[in-house]
Amino acid sequence: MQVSQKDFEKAQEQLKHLKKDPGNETKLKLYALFKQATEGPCNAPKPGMMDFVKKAKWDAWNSLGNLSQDDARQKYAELVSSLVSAEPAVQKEEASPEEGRHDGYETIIVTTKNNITKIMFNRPDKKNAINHKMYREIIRALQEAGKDDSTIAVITGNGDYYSSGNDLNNFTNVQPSEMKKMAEDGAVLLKEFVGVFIDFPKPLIAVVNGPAVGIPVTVLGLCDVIYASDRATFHTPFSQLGQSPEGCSSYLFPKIMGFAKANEFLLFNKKLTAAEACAQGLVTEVFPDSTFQKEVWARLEAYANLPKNSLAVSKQLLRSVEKEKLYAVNSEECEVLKERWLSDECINAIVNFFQKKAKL
Ligand SMILES: CCCCCC/C=C/C(=O)SCCNC(=O)CCNC(=O)[C@H](O)C(C)(C)COP(=O)(O)OP(=O)(O)OC[C@H]1O[C@@H](n2cnc3c(N)ncnc32)[C@H](O)[C@@H]1OP(=O)(O)O
Repeated sequence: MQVSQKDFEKAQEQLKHLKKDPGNETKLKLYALFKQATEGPCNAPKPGMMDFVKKAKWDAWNSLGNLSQDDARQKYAELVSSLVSAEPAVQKEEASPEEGRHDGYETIIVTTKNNITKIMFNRPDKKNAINHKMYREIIRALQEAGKDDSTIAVITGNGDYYSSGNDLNNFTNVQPSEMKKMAEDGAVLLKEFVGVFIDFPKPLIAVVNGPAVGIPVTVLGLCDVIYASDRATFHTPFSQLGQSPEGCSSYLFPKIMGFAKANEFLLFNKKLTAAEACAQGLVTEVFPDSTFQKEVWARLEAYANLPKNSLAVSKQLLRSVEKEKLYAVNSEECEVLKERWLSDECINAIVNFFQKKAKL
């Protein structure tokens, strides 16, 4: 059944009013079908490898080969109509702002209640991947939590993931001439981010509600208590990303887990279950997911009623011996990563991630 130009234009209009983001893969499919329908087979020059977004779009269009414009128009209209029918029938009521919620954050939700400041990663559609804005918001939230009248601070994730770590888009849309600056700026931001964990003056509790990847795992060594749901997993895929450890994990994880286990984790990308992470000392306790939030928050509220200053000075005693060492390790890890981010090993790994995403 041929799709008229009018129906094709109607589909384009409907697309503009979609409420739910269809995701990168679908957007690439729509882009490719639109180009094929309006311009025919891909006739653009192939972008450079470094220009990940343009390359992914070119690949998507080029992969349609000689699909006719009429067929492309029809597939486009069918895809849009499937997205429209998948839209939520009624837009969910905006959740009423949580009691004690702090304004001025977009990628995290910060609340202070019952002497607890909770920092919740809030990019669930992206598995709480940490983009530059989120690094800066977490830094600010921790700096403020360190000075507010809470007794303890908690970090957790919204949705099914704790966090999938560094947002790999942080490396995209970078012109070749800007790569060195990207790496330098990234190292400065990372050093500040890890530094705020090193310096945090109150008990910092990680409530690991789901899978955790990369930097949210490595900074667990700088947290004081780590409670995990039994559906959480812990993964530091640094070598497969052509990168290297951060978060002071290159120093703390061998101390926590022993070299043999830390090497398997940090060098060879071994993913740990919550039970394994607990057995290796990275996690304090694991709870059944069905009762995780209830059990953990009951404990945290009890902890938050303890004498605030006693907790702060005791944490200081526990951490001060290593502080200078941690600053030095953080600096060294950031220096090494600056070089890693410019390496072919890392660039190829990031390109592969996005090319896998772009496969039609
Ligand atoms: C200032 C710089 C500081 C750098 C510090 C150094 C830090 C290092 C690290 O943290 S290394 C670890 C980096 N993280 C990853 O490599 C994980 C990448 N993501 C994945 O492998 C997968 O997404 C997954 C296994 C986490 C989840 O897979 P799945 O369940 O199949 O979900 P999707 O892949 O469909 O994810 C949904 C949606 O989210 C996007 N997304 C998820 N994680 C990331 C990420 N880390 N970076 C960018 N985007 C991510 C994914 O692309 C999907 O988006 P879409 O719906 O397609 O638009």
